[in-house]
Amino acid sequence: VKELWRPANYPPGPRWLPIVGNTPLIRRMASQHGGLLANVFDKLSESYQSSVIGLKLGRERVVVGLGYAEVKDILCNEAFQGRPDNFFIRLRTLGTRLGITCTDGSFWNEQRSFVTRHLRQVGYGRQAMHEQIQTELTELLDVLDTRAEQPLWPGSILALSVINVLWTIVTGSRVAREDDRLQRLLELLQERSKVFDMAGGTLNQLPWLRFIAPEWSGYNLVCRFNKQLTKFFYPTIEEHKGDFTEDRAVDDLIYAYIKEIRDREGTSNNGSNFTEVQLTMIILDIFIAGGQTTSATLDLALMMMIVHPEVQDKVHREIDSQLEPNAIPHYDDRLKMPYVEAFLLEVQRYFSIAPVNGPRRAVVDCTLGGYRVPKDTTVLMGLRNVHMDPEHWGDPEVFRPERFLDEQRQIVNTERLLPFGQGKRRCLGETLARSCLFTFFVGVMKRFCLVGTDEASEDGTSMAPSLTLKPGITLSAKPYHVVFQPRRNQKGRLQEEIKERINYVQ
Ligand code: HEM
Repeated sequence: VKELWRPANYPPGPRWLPIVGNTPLIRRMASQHGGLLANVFDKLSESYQSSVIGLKLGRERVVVGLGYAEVKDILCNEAFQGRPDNFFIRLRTLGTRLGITCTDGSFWNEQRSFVTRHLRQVGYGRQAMHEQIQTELTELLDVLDTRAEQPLWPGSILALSVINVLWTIVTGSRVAREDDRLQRLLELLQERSKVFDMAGGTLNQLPWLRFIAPEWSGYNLVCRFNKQLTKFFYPTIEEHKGDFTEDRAVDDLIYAYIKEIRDREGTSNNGSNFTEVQLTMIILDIFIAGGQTTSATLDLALMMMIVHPEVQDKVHREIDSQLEPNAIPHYDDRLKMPYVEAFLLEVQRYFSIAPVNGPRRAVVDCTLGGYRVPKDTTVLMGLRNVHMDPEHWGDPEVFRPERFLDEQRQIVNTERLLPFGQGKRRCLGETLARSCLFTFFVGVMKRFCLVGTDEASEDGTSMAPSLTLKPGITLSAKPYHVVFQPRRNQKGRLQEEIKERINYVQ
């Protein structure tokens, strides 16, 4: 009977059943609403007329904040800075609770600070990082040149460029596109997001299923997958250990971490948190959090070029008027390209690829929007609700980059745009992601005109762009086809036009 009690002043929400809680209801609602948890929360918020919803999923209490005030509170209030410690989180990190994304308290604080400090030391957020992204862009353009004039889906091509940027930050050197390690890593990560989607909900809420149905519940798949990923990074870490010298500690994140492990071995500090397993988990966190998110956003930005040709035209005009014909775009160029900046912000608002952010854990008994949130409750926040609030945005369903520009063409109105979260747990890769988005997008648009095509794929599926995204841990565009037309071929007109504009600017 105790299982059925709702804590006093717990946020409103559906009644729950013993053991399974609201899980069957939420699953049923999700399948009725495009598989999206964000849609289920919208419905519940409407039914209970509340921007805070209280649930129980399996045995876990889950509170969801959907209004701007609540989301802000969850993002920034100390009480909500924990991460849940549940079966699934441990399964994700090989039965332990390691890495950055899934840890909290002093362990998280120590490890996150170390990684942030050392990423900066190896060039993160500085000139070196932006230049490395430029190098990657040059390679990307070479690949696109060979595939020009034919329908293709840019998603996987872009993803390799993003993975290589992350690879360089972590391991100190880039790998050639032909090196099949990149492709394998990308496949592993894509596979992983499918596996976790399948298993995530059910296994976490009903962990005992792993004993009864280890294959069906996805448990075996997740275990196999974890082993493969760990095995993947093992040789790189071993290589670094083999040729480690003290002065290499500033070369890349792995050397820096090895130095810290060794320094601590030499002291009386037994039980140090700096271990090789923890290093592997940090690397995993960086690839998992950074790869899919950044390339999915880029993919959507390119898709919007064919959905809104008039926006493409404005983007081209701004690029042509601000960049020399042979220039390779640099992150700093964004300051003179407010329209492109506003466009990228609008892509992030309009699609909210992380529609439900979190999960967080209440580290003490506290309140949210006046309701009680008991200690250790899992707390989620509806970022999409903030990005789609009609009271703030007026016409949130309309794709309109101009909402972020004032009359002087300055960027404005960004305080309720939270694609990277906020507060102490805000995205650790924000600058890297922003630099990739801007540099890759502008580089590609400078060189190509993007044209839609009616052609279906071989099995007859439509390859037209769709504004309905593919559900997943983070959302992404359904594969679509686009033709990259080199701009200089456009009736021989564009180069002339560009020259004229440059003369005009000069
Ligand atoms: C467009 C791309 C990206 C988006 C939309 C995004 C979004 C987010 C969001 C919303 C969070 C906050 C989670 C919370 O509040 O609990 C987060 C955390 C995180 N992000 Fe990103 N991210 C992106 C790219 C990256 C990249 C490139 C990296 C790696 C360099 C990265 C690494 C991380 C890590 C490690 C965390 C966990 C931080 C913590 O728990 O302390 N992200 N990201």
